[in-house]
Amino acid sequence: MHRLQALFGGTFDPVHYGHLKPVEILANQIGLQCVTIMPNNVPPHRPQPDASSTQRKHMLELAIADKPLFRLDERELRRDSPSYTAQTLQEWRVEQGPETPLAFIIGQDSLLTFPSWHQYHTILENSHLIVCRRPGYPLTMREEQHQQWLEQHLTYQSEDLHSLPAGKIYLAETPWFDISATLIRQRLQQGLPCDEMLPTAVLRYIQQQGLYQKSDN
Ligand SMILES: Nc1ncnc2c1ncn2[C@@H]1O[C@H](COP(=O)(O)OP(=O)(O)OP(=O)(O)O)[C@@H](O)[C@H]1O
Ligand SMILES: O=C(O)c1ccc[n+]([C@@H]2O[C@H](COP(=O)([O-])O)[C@@H](O)[C@H]2O)c1
Repeated sequence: MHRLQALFGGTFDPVHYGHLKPVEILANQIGLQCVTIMPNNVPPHRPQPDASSTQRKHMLELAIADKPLFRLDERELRRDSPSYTAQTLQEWRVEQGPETPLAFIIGQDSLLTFPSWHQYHTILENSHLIVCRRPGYPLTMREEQHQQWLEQHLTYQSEDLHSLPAGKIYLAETPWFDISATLIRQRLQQGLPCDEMLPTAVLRYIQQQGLYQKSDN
């Protein structure tokens, strides 16, 4: 039997505990031995991040240095075109072969926008979606047709993620972490502490690099 491979994509500007903790808990809950973190280079759906790709990658390296669960994948950083998940998962599927179970991990907010993603249908042809809870976002889709699409693919059995190669959406029962990169950037600009929100090594790097600096006004 092929082992379930999980990919966790993001902008990570910067990486924080709202990324790391739900995924660590998820890994325990459903039996993931490794999670591949994949920073994007050109986010398809939002302005270019404040930190450079190199800085975001370095912050991830610092964040996972003492966490053997995670490894880093730089494939999207090597592409200068928009980092479309559909394209990335197509490549990943070719590499892993047709039978290996693959999953893409997202937060609840990403599920809500998912039907607007580039070629979103093909994403489920190549992988499962695992959705971590996030406070402040509903677990139902805004449009009826998208809700129907969600229900067609939902599974409540985590074993499906291991036994099928792709096509299921699993709403994981991970705890809420009320942290966002936007909040961290805002708090740092205002000179407010963020120690509880992200690893110390990442915070130190942010300060060394002068990222997300306090504004003078
Ligand atoms: N607190 C959180 N709980 C659960 N999932 C999260 C949380 N923060 C981010 N995620 C998920 O992690 C992935 C990467 O998120 P991203 O790098 O955009 O972080 P973010 O905090 O949402 O950033 P920003 O505030 O800049 O939009 C997305 O799928 C997102 O839904
Ligand atoms: O492919 C798309 O159209 C697409 C649209 C929105 C988000 N994504 C990917 O979803 C992941 C989470 O996005 P974000 O903005 O919350 O960091 C990240 O890997 C993005 O590149 C992908």
